[in-house]
Amino acid sequence: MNAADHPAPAEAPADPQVLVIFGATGDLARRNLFPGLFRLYAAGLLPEDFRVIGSGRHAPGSDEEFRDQLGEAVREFAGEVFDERRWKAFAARLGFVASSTDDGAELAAAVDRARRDTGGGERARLLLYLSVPPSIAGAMVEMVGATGLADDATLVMEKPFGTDLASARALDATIAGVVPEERVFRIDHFLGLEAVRTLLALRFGNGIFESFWNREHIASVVIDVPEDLGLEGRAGFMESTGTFRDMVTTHLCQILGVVALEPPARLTADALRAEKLRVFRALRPFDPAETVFGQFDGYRAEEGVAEDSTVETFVALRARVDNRRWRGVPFLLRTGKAMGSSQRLLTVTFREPPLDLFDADDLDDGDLDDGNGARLPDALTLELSDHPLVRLRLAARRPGAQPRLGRGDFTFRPAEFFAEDEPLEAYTRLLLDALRGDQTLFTGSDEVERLWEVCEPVLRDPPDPLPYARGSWGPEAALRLADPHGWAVPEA
Ligand SMILES: NC(=O)C1=CN([C@@H]2O[C@H](COP(=O)(O)OP(=O)(O)OC[C@H]3O[C@@H](n4cnc5c(N)ncnc54)[C@H](OP(=O)(O)O)[C@@H]3O)[C@@H](O)[C@H]2O)C=CC1
Ligand SMILES: O=C1O[C@H](COP(=O)(O)O)[C@@H](O)[C@H](O)[C@H]1O
Repeated sequence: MNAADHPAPAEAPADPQVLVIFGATGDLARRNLFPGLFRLYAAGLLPEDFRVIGSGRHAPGSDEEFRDQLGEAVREFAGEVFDERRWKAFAARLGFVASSTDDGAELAAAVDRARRDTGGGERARLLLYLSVPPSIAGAMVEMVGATGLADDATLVMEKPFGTDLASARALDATIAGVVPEERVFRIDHFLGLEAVRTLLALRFGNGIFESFWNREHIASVVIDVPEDLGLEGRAGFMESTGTFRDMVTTHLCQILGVVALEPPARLTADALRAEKLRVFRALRPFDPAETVFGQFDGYRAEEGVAEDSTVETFVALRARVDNRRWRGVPFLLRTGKAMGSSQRLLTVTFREPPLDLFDADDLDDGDLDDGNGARLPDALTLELSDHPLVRLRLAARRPGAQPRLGRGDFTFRPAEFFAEDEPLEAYTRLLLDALRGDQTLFTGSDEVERLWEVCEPVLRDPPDPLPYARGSWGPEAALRLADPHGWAVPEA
């Protein structure tokens, strides 16, 4: 019997498993990684025998205290699956062992013990998850190499991967000397969102979408990820990383890659990653003249922020994919902290019909009117979430004597329609994929390096950040960047 409430379903990895989470006291571990592991456990998707070791330089007290702290976090973030009895059973397999970039001896001994405890010995698999600041990623990889921890381990690396092309190359070289590429999982949790699979299914599981997924029919693609949260205690991270490296070079570009890819021959890791790489090769290096940086009012007064900081907390830019499918179609990317709301929307706007038989007088009460007397174009919107909503906005004739057009929204939420199936939260899904050795939704070194090349002009010559009010949609200049159709949020 599995330690969870029900027998392990066929999908649970079978071999005993030891997981080491480096950065176990950090924000990501608390909010996503331990809750994600707990969700897998509750769903019977962890192997029967497993151990989890949290690691970092500073022990958060005794193992008991570590478990108590994590218990609070998992209760808060794992949602309805949390229950005390289950948590106690999970926590019994959990401990903390200190390590640092130059000392992993105690950890290596603890991993050996844990492998034996699972009963799997040599057969027990080992997964090392580096949830540490990017600045020490290379030194940590060297440490797990030197201690022998990496010898047969799967290595999961958090984003951002390096801080520019040179550092990403150096990190890749370090990793290649320690772990072969087929055991390296560069994580970007936006790729784990249920919405990404929804998009692949829409495009490749239906005849209709694929036939108009190109420059002939699509006028623009908007990837809009405003966040209402501010620094949340991560001032140090923001000051050293900035929003361009944190969000654009990673999450937003990866979503762009999925939207723009050519149909792969099969939905396998190799085929999908190869197609995404082809998109990134066709992606024109970003132009600083078409990039707007912003900094929210009051940022410099935040604790841990330099008084004269020029770090950007907001980015909007126009990207272009120079290939046969997309030439001339703007890809608009926007994200920022302390904005009007937290949403993640992909909006694909379609071209006008060649001959429009309806004029402005036929539009109903403004709901199809773009505010300038023109008709809002048709658009497909996808919420980039784990419970995505798909919406197709069309013009529809209103019943009655008058020839009036109204806005017709066709909406579909797979998780409601297929109510008996529960979507997996992004980190939960990606942890499971890594345990199973499935690299489909992880990024390859060549993708990451190409993206740094694309970002290089903006990194070399960053625009001055323009001020914007908290709770707004960013600097005025960024609003104009998205003309004529505008950003997805808040209008969508
Ligand atoms: N937080 C988030 O929302 C997200 C974060 N990420 C990525 O996850 C990673 C971790 O981020 P986050 O959890 O926010 O960061 P935090 O600063 O909250 O935590 C970092 C962790 O790393 C440990 N650490 C720091 N320096 C060292 C060192 N020299 N040697 C060993 N351990 C060290 C710290 O523990 P100690 O000081 O005890 O060593 C701490 O546990 C980053 O790469 C980030 O980009 C990705 C997606 C979302
Ligand atoms: O990687 C990151 O992502 C979060 C946004 O993702 P979410 O799933 O936590 O909403 C972002 O806030 C953070 O700055 C960034 O490091």
